[in-house]
This record gives sequence, structure tokens and C-alpha cells, in this order.
Amino acid sequence: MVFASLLAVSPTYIIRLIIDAIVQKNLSTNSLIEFMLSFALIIILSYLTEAIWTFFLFTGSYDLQKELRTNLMTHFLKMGAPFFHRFKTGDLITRSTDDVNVMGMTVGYGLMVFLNTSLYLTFIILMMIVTVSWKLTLFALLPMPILAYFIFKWGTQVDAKFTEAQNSVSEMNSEVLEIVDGQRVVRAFGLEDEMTKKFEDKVLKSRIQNDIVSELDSRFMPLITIVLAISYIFSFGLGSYLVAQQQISIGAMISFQVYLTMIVWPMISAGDLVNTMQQGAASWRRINQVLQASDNLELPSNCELQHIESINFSDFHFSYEHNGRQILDGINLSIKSGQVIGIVGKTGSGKTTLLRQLGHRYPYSNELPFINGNTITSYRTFDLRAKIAEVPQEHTLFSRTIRENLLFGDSNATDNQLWQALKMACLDDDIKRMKDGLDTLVGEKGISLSGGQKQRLSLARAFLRKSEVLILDDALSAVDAKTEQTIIDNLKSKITTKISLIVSHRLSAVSAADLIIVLDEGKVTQSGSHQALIHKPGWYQEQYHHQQIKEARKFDNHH
Ligand SMILES: Nc1ncnc2c1ncn2[C@@H]1O[C@H](COP(=O)(O)OP(=O)(O)OP(=O)(O)O)[C@@H](O)[C@H]1O
Repeated sequence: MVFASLLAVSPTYIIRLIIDAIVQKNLSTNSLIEFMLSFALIIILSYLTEAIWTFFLFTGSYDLQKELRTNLMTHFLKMGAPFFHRFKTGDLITRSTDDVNVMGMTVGYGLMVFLNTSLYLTFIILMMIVTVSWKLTLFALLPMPILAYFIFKWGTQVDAKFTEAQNSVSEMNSEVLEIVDGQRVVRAFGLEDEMTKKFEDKVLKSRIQNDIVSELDSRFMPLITIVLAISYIFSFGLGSYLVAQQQISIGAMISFQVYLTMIVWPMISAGDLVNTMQQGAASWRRINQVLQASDNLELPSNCELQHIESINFSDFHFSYEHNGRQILDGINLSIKSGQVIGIVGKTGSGKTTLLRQLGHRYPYSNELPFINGNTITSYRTFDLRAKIAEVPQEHTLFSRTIRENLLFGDSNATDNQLWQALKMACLDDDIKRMKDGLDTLVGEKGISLSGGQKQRLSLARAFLRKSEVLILDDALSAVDAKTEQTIIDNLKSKITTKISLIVSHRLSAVSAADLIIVLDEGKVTQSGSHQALIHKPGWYQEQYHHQQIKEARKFDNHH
């Protein structure tokens, strides 16, 4: 790098030697050829040294990008729900792509410009002082502090404005994801124009923010040109005077002007560098903000959880936000190994929340659930999650084959085991009918499967997990009553899971449970077996009659 900068400033010195030789009339053909050959050698060496160090610098920048992206992904995979409430998906995508690119640019291009500019400038100024005149150099550099002042002033503004611009890109990306994700609803409700308008507003906002950054950026170059023009005038005046006074040669004076011309590029780069560095600082803060963010679920406990024998909730309260509305309000529930528990109740009564908190999805409020008589937090979170298989309301399927989706449940499962799980979830016949069988691609989020098929695939995946606790959160809502019954029977007879928790709006799904609890506004209002509950006045009985009438009507309509 030092060598490259030295090479870059040396041709001007050769020019000076040639001019002085011409003026002194002692330029021989041989020395002219020597000068020319030196020029050629310098050009070749300059090319080689620059190419080599630029390559290494940019390789380093790509390494940094790789490292950052891997760190971000590892962090995302460790984080729980509160983290994803704080950062939207579009925002996380922007930070792991755009901001990482800016960081790479800062380290690669920025460092290159920084080293190049500072070394190059130092050498040019040294050459001005040593080979021409320190007085002339000082005089020529007098206007530079003005430049430094403005570069610093505008540079700090770039940081703030670029952060805003990146935030607006994050917002825009989140909007794209949401619209693409919900495009069916958008079309079904005829909201295309409205959504387009909303999106245009976001794009416009992002554009305005980026325009502000560009406007700040565009101020640097004209200022540098003006400051350098002043330097030219100063140095030309004093330079001519020094030549007239015979203090410096004409060659020295001309080479000084060439040095000044050479300063233009590093000065412009310096302006650009400030801009790049400020953008890099803003992006680094945005990346670091995500890397430092926690979901507040990390616990110091190190106790190994070997088996789950019992689960207890004792006067358990919970709210999502600190001091927020009580979602679970004094739950008492004892579950023993071998039991199937049904959880029913009005929508929004806290069923999903209760199941989530069994897996420590959100930070606990005050009380903690107990596993085997010990507080849940005394066990390693990893162990706890490994023992629980969950089929949530909103199933997640990956844009891969049916086989690959199933293997998420157990990566070592044989095809035979996959078929067994599919059979238990009553999906085997559907898959057999598909041309590619287990190798059928399910499309993004399982788009090529029906609602019921998606549910049953998630179910089969959970069956493969060989967990000790199986949670079905309204996981059978999209299958017909007969299939539902077969699945529930399989669950009771064929699956080795010790504890099953079934949330359902259809009472038939929980009728075979050992214990059913009815939740209402976070409280257990009724509990008992299906038989006991249908004979007790209350929500369960009302719901049972209501659903029976509905089933009877459906039956009549069919016949
Ligand atoms: N992540 C969350 N942050 C804040 N509040 C939430 C969150 N999830 C659910 N809630 C609130 O908690 C309450 C209980 O929701 P929950 O999903 O547990 O009910 P549910 O009984 O499972 O409902 P459904 O039968 O409709 O699925 C609701 O009022 C809901 O608005």
C-alpha cells in the first residue's frame, strides 16, 4: 500500500527532472529513454500492487459479510417470540442484507479509500515540501481547514439521515412481505388500489429519505473543487514570485501545480469516505441493535430435564406486557404422565397463552409452572423445548418436499416411520395419490396443499418428534369430524407421548380426554370429564347442545 502510493507520486518528480533538464539544455536522448522506461515500469508496478491489495481488501470485506450474516442467522434462530414482536421480518431482512452490504462496502471500499487517500495525500504533501518548497506548500494548504470543517459538519448529518433512510427501507420491505403474504385477502376484498397507494406512500417516504442522503452527499464535491481552486490561485501567485526570486526552478513550480491536481482525487475520495464511513456506522448500529437484542427468555438454569412426569399450574397469573391485562388469572391445573387434557373455552379466553407458557414462549409474570414439582425455569430451556412437540394454530411448512418437512420432526426417520406418522395423521392416502408421493413439493408455506392436508402434515411431523408432551392447538379444525376422531383414537392408542394437551373449538376433539378444563377470561370456570361436564349446567353443556344441533342439521342437509 505504501509502495503503491509512493509509485503513484513518483511520475511527477520525473516530469520535474525532465523539465529542469530541458530548461538547462542538458536532456540527452539516453536520459529521455531512461525517463520513459522509468514511467513504464512505474505504471506496471502501480497496476500490480493496487490489484493485489484491492483483492485482499475486498476478500476481507466478503469474509466480514459472511461472518455478520451467519451471526445474525444464529441469533435469529435462538430468539423467541418477544424478539420477533420487536423486529418485523422485513426489518430483519433489511438489516441482514442491505445493512450488511453497507458494512462490507465500508470495510472494503471505505478502508481502501481511507488507506489510499491518507497515504497518497501524505506522500503528495511530503513531495511538495521536500522537492519544491515548504512555504509554497503551507500557503497552498491554507484553505483546507474550511474543507475539514464542512466535511465533519455534513458527515455527522449523513449518519442520522442514513439511519432514517435505512429505517424507511425496513418499513418498505415489511410492507412488501405483508402484501405478498396477504395477496389473496387483498384481492378477495378488492383492496388492490388501497394497498398500492399505501405502498406508494412508503416508497415515497423511503425515496425522500434517500434523496436527503444524496443531497448531503452532493454537497461535498463542489466544495472540494472550490477549495482546491483557491489553493491553485494562492500557490500560482506565490509560486511565480518564488520562481522570479529564483528560489525554486520552473520545473519545481510546474510539478507543484501537478501535485495540486493530483490532490483533487484523494480530496474527493475523502469526502466520499466520510459519507461511506457514516453510512457504515449507521448500518453497524442497526446490525448491532439486533445482535444485542434479547428475548428475555434466556435463563441461567443448568438442570437437565430427563423426563416430564407431571405439570402443575398453581394460582398462575400471566400478562403479555408488564402490568398489562391479565390473560391468565389464577389457573390451577395438575397434569400427570399418561393423561390427555382437553382445553376449551370462548375465543380469546387464554387457551393458546396457557400452552405457550408451558413452553416458556414469553417471559413469566410472577408465578411459574412446575415440572416434576420443580419450577419450570430450573430446567434448561433447550431440554424443555426438546420434550414438547407442538402443532400450533398457524402451522409452518417449509417450501420443500413432504419428506423434508416431515424430517424436521426426526431427521433420522426412515421412510417406513414417515409413512407410519402419515398414517396416524390420516394423511397417508392423500400422499399416495400424489404423483411424486413423499417427494411432492409443498410450495411456499405449503401453498399446494389443502388446509386440512397442511394441518395433518404438521401433525405427522409432530408425531415423529417422539416428544413427551404433545400440544395440539386447534390443530384439527380443518379436518372433518370422522378423520378427527380417527386421529384422536390414534393419539390415545398408538402414540407414545406421555402427556397430550388438546385445544379445540369442537368438543368432539376433546371428548375422549381424561380431563377437560373450560377457560373463560383466563380463569378455569369448569373442569371434569366429558360425561361429567355435559351433565353440569354451564358453558360446556351449552356448547355441547349447540354443536349437537349443528351436527344434526348438517346430517339432515346431507340426506
Ligand atoms: N403475543 C401477544 N401479545 C399480546 N397479547 C396477546 C398475544 N397473544 C394473545 N394475546 C391476547 O391474549 C388473549 C388470549 O389469547 P389466546 O390466543 O391465548 O386465546 P385463545 O383462547 O387461544 O383464543 P382462540 O380460541 O381465538 O385461539 C387475547 O385477548 C389476545 O388478544
